[in-house]
Amino acid sequence: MPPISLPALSVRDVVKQYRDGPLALGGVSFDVKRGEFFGLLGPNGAGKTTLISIIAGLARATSGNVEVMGHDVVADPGRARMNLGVVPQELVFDPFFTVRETLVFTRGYYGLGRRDPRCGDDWIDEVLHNLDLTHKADANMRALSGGMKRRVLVAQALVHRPPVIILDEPTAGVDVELRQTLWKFIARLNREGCTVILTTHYLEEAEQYCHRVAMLKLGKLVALDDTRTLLRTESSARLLFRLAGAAAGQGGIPRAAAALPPELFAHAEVLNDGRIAVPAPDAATIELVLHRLREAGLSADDIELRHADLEEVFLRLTGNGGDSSADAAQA
Ligand SMILES: Nc1ncnc2c1ncn2[C@@H]1O[C@H](COP(=O)(O)OP(=O)(O)OP(=O)(O)O)[C@@H](O)[C@H]1O
Repeated sequence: MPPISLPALSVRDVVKQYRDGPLALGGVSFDVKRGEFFGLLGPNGAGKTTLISIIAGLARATSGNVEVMGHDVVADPGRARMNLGVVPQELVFDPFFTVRETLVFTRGYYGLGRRDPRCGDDWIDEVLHNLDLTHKADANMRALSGGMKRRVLVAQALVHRPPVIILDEPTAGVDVELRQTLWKFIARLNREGCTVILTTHYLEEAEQYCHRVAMLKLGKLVALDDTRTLLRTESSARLLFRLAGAAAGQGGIPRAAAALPPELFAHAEVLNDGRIAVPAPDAATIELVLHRLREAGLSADDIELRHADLEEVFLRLTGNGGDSSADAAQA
């Protein structure tokens, strides 16, 4: 029999009811495959941090199970923790240690010595180098800038060389240089087999890096799919075109409106560049639009089929137009 490949992370029917608080997770289930780059997205209050805390063993689920590399986070917390590195949102550190001391101390927390092949001094040096921290190795934590402290937080999560990494909004408020350094390193670790789970309010980062994306809303999964599939959800595609010749400009728009099926034009939009965008859920609709325009004596230029970006899909699925995550995504 072929060996059964357990998922890197298994979340099964997880419910979290805070005492005197909301139902933060209302029965969430999904698996993250080994080696995946997985996005966990959702507007503020969706339950992402609650779920990460449960995965990290920092909070208890009211019911349900979580396993990291096959180890139950409640029944076998030591092994589960050993297989997991979490980069938290908040900067917490001991101001009296240097950067290197901080990392050595964290390594000790996992019961690992200097010569452990997974995370000896060589690995600490490699992590420092890849996060551009080598020149700060002997600096005191309290003397570091916010961006440098964030790098140390990432280094701490990697110090025991875990096969699964969770990054909880790692780039919130950090500069472009750190983002690039961080993504280069994380992408490399992922190429080398590390499973990466990312929450971010920068949806273009999720779009660029995540193989699959789960979207949470009010403690429920509202989407779980390949990023490409989500982006190519047929109903989200739009046909963009410009009216050519005499019909170009505002005067042509009523003529296009008269030519096109009313249910399509009801969802049409005139873009800043003057092009008209209409929903294009399938090839037949595209043909119909072009055919009707021709019939009305109109010709179309600058034709483009545009699929939604992750931000549009996110807003459609989470229905959270005023949410700050969407604001951040637009920034
Ligand atoms: N310790 C707590 N006690 C009571 N309620 C809590 C606690 N922590 C979170 N909540 C509530 O649980 C819900 C989910 O919150 P959570 O922080 O997990 O969401 P989130 O998706 O991480 O949001 P954000 O993007 O703002 O970080 C929210 O309604 C929140 O107010």
